[in-house]
Amino acid sequence: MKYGVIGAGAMGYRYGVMLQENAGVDVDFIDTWEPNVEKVREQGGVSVARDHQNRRLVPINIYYPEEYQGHPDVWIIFKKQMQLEDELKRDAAAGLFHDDQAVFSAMNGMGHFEKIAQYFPAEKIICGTAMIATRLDGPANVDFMGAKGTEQMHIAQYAGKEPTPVTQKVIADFEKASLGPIFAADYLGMCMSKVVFNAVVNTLCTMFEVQMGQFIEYEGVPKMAQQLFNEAYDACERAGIHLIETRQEEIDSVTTISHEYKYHYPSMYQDFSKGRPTEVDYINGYIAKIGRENDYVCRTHEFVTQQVHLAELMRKYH
Ligand SMILES: NC(=O)C1=CN([C@@H]2O[C@H](COP(=O)(O)OP(=O)(O)OC[C@H]3O[C@@H](n4cnc5c(N)ncnc54)[C@H](OP(=O)(O)O)[C@@H]3O)[C@@H](O)[C@H]2O)C=CC1
Ligand SMILES: CC(C)(CO)C(=O)C(=O)O
Repeated sequence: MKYGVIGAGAMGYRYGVMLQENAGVDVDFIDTWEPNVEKVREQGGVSVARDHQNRRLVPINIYYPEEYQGHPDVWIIFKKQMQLEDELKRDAAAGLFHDDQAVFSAMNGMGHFEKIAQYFPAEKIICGTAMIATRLDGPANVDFMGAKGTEQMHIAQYAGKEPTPVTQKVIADFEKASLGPIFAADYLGMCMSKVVFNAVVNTLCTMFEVQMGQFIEYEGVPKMAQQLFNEAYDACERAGIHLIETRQEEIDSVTTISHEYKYHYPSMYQDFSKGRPTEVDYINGYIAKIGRENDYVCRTHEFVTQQVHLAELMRKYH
């Protein structure tokens, strides 16, 4: 199958390069960030390292939406939540989307699949979550975090519980690419399991401006995580959402994943440090919203959401 990656940022490059190199499939990249597209063209590809080692140049095909004439079988979308609406509008206006195409996304937070569903039928939408860490250190410059083979992700149908024939092919390609796909029957429980993880790790690392390996040095992290997970699980249970991991599994994974990706600045920090808005409203803010809708106040998530917004505003004094 042929893939088109929309959003040649950290994760877009990660999926596209691993598919191209390990699964041997055709991949085209679409991006709107000019310094990024121009840098790829100037240096002849994207510069890729793993855990700061073995930096090399990987030749890729990259296009602005308006230039693109190709017709991939599956789009892979990795934009930030705040960018998605405008991106989809621009891509649709450029004539990129066709009735026979499927679309996959493993963005963090919640709200993206509803936006994607304005352009694709529900049965063609493939949902994902990625416990895969990638740094975008500059235009056309990425660092894949974690040793080879540590990549883990989940995949589910937006509509229905069984993988469609296209999803089965996507899973096979992702397996060959070493992205570590696991099928989940319920997309909502799958996505919320990742949202609650990000609501701890991304948010706290961002507020203290640290890498995951530095964050996990503090012995109080499991207790802080437990408090945030308990609130999030209580809100989800009231909303009838059944997460695919238990509370204890989530608490334990904060420790194991933070050690595994010790050099990683979570994607929220990558925005924060570049003076961009963060995805906190789609992560902690989304958990708090589910709580309020179900007569349950997630006090810590509401507070933490405000703290991140305060920190965003205070950047102007630093
Ligand atoms: N990075 C990670 O490890 C992980 C990220 N995710 C999720 O995947 C989604 C995509 O994230 P990610 O790949 O990290 O996003 P990136 O920020 O790396 O890339 C997304 C887009 O942001 C713009 N951009 C990025 N950096 C800059 C910059 N310095 N200046 C101007 N524009 C910039 C570009 O688009 P444009 O020109 O349109 O602005 C780019 O295509 C998010 O939902 C994230 O939460 C999920 C798992 C892991
Ligand atoms: C890699 C991981 C899992 C870290 O929380 C992530 O989702 C991110 O950086 O956004």
